Amino acid sequence: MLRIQNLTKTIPGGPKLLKNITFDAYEGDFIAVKGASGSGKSTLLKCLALQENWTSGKYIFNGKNVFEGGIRAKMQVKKEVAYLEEKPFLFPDKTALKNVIIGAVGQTPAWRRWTGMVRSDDYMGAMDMIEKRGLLDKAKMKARHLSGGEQQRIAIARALVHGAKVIVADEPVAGLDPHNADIVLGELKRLCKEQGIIVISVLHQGDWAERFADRILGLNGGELVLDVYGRRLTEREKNLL
Ligand SMILES: Nc1ncnc2c1ncn2[C@@H]1O[C@H](COP(=O)(O)OP(=O)(O)OP(=O)(O)O)[C@@H](O)[C@H]1O
Repeated sequence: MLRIQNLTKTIPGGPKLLKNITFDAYEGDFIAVKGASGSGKSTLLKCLALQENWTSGKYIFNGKNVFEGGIRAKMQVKKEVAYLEEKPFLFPDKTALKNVIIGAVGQTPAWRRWTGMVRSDDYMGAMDMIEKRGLLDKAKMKARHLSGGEQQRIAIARALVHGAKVIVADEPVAGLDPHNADIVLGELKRLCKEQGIIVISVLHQGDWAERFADRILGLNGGELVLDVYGRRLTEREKNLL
């Protein structure tokens, strides 16, 4: 469970990118974030994954106050909150399997990523996760030959192998055709329902948010202006974004 209280981010001598953002997320939640370009969506996700510094606010993660828990509490967030980009960074000349095993920045030590050293239980865990994504036949393929949707699903497998309990995803289906977008979002939804993973995803385009998320957060000018559960946005609400 995570609890965000009054998250504010200001660029020194510059603009306020996020203003007093407050919300909770619980196991199994699929939360979509909507808002116009520049409203602060990516900044919010990066703050949740501690890839951006907070100016002020309180972050409770699994009952612990992250900013009062020292380096261990921050490491816990970095390990358990995986950041999924629109175009996931995979090593293009390594196989899908190797990419899953060696992990992503933040979740895995740098030496592990660069040497790609593998233990047999790592291998089994990664193959298992790839199989669950229906990509067993792609495991030995170089990442650069995978389609956009397959790369995204390999990035999801990688996050889970390295201990993700929360996935924050920045427009994860923006570059995909509708069929592949359905597959990726369906998979994220299943992870929420079957494994209690929390997904917080920017889904501003189209009706993805309404179709897949349980809840929609709306940002405007760095402020949380909407928090809507289990229904489509009204026209009035859409106009707030
Ligand atoms: N380091 C920074 N210094 C100054 N301004 C910044 C910085 N990072 C982001 N911004 C500004 O903060 C605002 C919010 O940026 P952010 O990327 O979070 O928006 P967004 O809602 O994700 O936009 P988009 O949908 O276009 O990706 C933008 O106006 C951006 O230019």
